[in-house]
Amino acid sequence: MHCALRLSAVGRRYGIRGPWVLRGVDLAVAPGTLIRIEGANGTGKSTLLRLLARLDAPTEGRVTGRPRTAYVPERFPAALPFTPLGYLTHLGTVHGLSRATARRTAGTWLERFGAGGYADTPMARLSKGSSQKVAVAQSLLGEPELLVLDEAWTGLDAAARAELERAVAERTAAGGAVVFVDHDPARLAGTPDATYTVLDGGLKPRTDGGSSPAGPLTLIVARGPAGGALPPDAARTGATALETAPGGYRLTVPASHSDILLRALLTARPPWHVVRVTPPPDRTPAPDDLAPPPEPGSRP
Ligand SMILES: Nc1ncnc2c1ncn2[C@@H]1O[C@H](COP(=O)(O)OP(=O)(O)OP(=O)(O)O)[C@@H](O)[C@H]1O
Repeated sequence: MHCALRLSAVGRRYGIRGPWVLRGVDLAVAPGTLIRIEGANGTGKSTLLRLLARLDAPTEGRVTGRPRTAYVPERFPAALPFTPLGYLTHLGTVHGLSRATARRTAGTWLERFGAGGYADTPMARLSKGSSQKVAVAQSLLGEPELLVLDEAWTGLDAAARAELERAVAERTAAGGAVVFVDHDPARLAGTPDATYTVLDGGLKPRTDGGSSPAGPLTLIVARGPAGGALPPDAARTGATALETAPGGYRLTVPASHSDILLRALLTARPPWHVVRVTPPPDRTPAPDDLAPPPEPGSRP
């Protein structure tokens, strides 16, 4: 497997005689994967994320791979002597964007998170939640290959929380890897490719699919060219894909990711025909929903 980043026999302790926080940790982070890290308070989740973001070095073991990485820390230093727009524009130029493009991209991310109204307010005057919007916007500016989120949803309002879930889905659909910690067990429910619990200094993979069932699923019926394979971004984003006729698919996707999958279908070349979208009621699609799609030309 090609890995964006790999931890091999990694250990970390603070101070020469400090207790080991992590020891013998092996973790491969492949492109396009979403990984959730869980664990009780103080077990070493943030320590692990800082190692993944390469902001900290292991005491022993090796970290290999150098994906372009962005990180949202548990505590964002909000009182920076900038405005959000000025700060993000500056970061955009650090990522190699021209000043004009950096400013436009910064503005777009601030708008997406509902922070456009205070783009020019000094950051020291922003509320905690507003600062957090700047923190998440800064991580997404450079389209990172690895995005590391440490409780990044904390303090965001509902719209911004949903927007961050969408942004995560966009990153993984584009082939980026995302590793996150969040106290809400329903966060991105059903979508992580792997969930690990930090326990006794090690990483224990969860084999029950995570802490929540698949979450509400949207059903999408789509048709592409006969014999055509699903566009890669759509295949990556969908929870299930059933080919019911040549080029005819019934896809299920976590509701938070449905617009990503639709975009992947509609922007494919040639574009796919979306026959039907059934948002989740309060249940996931039943087996009956997975009957063959209508023949071309018949009414959906
Ligand atoms: N810079 C540091 N210096 C000394 N000890 C540290 C440092 N950072 C973390 N620790 C210690 O390492 C242990 C793990 O801390 P860490 O913040 O990684 O855990 P966590 O699982 O993220 O905790 P929480 O859920 O409370 O955020 C704790 O005992 C903590 O006190």
